[in-house]
Amino acid sequence: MSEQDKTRVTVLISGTGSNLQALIDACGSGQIPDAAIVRVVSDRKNVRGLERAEQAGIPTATHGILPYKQKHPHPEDSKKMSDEARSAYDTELARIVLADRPEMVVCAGFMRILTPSFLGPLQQASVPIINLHPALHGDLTGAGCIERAWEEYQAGERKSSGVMIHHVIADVDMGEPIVQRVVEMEGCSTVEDFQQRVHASEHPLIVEGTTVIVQKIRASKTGS
Ligand SMILES: Nc1nc2c(c(=O)[nH]1)N[C@@H](CN(C=O)c1ccc(C(=O)N[C@@H](CCC(=O)O)C(=O)O)cc1)CN2
Ligand SMILES: NCC(=O)N[C@@H]1O[C@H](COP(=O)([O-])[O-])[C@@H](O)[C@H]1O
Repeated sequence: MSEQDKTRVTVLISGTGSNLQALIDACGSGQIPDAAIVRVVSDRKNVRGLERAEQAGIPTATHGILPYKQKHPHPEDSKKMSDEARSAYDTELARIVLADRPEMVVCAGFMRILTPSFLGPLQQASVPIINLHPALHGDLTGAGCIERAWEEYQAGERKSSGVMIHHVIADVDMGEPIVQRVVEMEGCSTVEDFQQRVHASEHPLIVEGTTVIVQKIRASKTGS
């Protein structure tokens, strides 16, 4: 199949990109059938994930938040993004992403809350967005879930957590799950042990979840 006939995937990252690498490898090997990553977009520059994309010959873009925080300062806390800054940032992010005509977007460690200024244009273009989250649906949400799960394990309040791939909606980490897996915590001595277990589950799961959506897109295109 020629590159232009493959399902076009854009990946959003913020850091190391080990999950991005799993997607790059799976698209390259055909484990994710007939799909190609058309661009990797990071909200942070000089991150390892951008190097991984460049090494794979995948176009990249860096879309930083600083100009938006400077132009639309938060009224109380300069460290936070104002609503205006978030909206302007997301409007431009949508333009950058849609310029490549992706058929789906994968958030692979993308550490920004996406507002309707991004979600709206993507929905209008019928481009589904999925996200990798290091917790089970309806359990922990937001940033820092691995650490919070560990604290609760230490307090005897839980024996397991999990990882899920889910649809992205405005309500953070509450979108319909596509695939999820329990990660047992028994036997972990440190949060690093647990973090390694989580990461070991994430890489096959993000490939599995992306494959589900790629196959749905292809089925809708072929009417099968
Ligand atoms: N509208 C949605 N946006 C995002 C979702 C989602 O389900 N709906 N998933 C997240 C990914 N994510 C957890 O999986 C997540 C990432 C980041 C944050 C967060 O609080 N970010 C802070 C900034 C943190 C930083 O600068 O380091 C923020 O945006 O203010 C929450 C959840 C992707 N987005
Ligand atoms: N709430 C989102 C979140 O916490 N995502 C986490 O970001 C990491 C990205 O790693 P990577 O850059 O090596 O793929 C992953 O561990 C993922 O669980």
